Amino acid sequence: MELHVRYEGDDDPEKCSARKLARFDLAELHRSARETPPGIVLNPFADRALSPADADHTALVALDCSWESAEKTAFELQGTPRALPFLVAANPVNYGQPFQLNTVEAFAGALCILGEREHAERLLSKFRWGHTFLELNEEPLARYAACADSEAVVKIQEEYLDAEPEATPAGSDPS
Ligand SMILES: C[S@@+](CC[C@H](N)C(=O)[O-])C[C@H]1O[C@@H](n2cnc3c(N)ncnc32)[C@H](O)[C@@H]1O
Repeated sequence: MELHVRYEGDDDPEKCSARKLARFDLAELHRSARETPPGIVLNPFADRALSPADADHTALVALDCSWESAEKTAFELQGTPRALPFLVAANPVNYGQPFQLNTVEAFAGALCILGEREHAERLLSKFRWGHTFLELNEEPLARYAACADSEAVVKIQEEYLDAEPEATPAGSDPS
């Protein structure tokens, strides 16, 4: 699976996981939406959750920007938008937060759901806390990866949301 990043560059470059992936040739950064190739666009506002039914795609695309600038319109990139289901961040900035993953966590979670766990482990091995992401999310990732489609993923996600009522999928309307 190819990994592409629409790189906004408004977040702390020292902590930026996308820049680190690019340094190791594990992802390609693109400075504009036009230059970013199409693929599954990892978009927290998407109506549909990622599932193994999406595994026929050949590229994943993330938007690396600060969460402050991660508005709906910023995700208008070529391709197929998909939200990640309930997963918990392990990175030091957002540790323990559901849904607010950083770029490497979003790629790794997506790859696990799409059946490419080794690729996910390769990415996370570059981060001190990387293995913790897989440990924290081991059960949901295994269950999502065994689903047939997006509806089944969302059904499983509901179990985790019921156990953690404060957690709402990014972009969902709380009213
Ligand atoms: C907002 S950026 C923050 C990146 C951070 N600066 C870093 O160093 O990695 C994280 C990106 O990961 C993807 N992502 C994170 N959580 C997601 C979710 N719940 N659903 C879909 N994509 C998600 C999106 O592409 C999002 O824009």
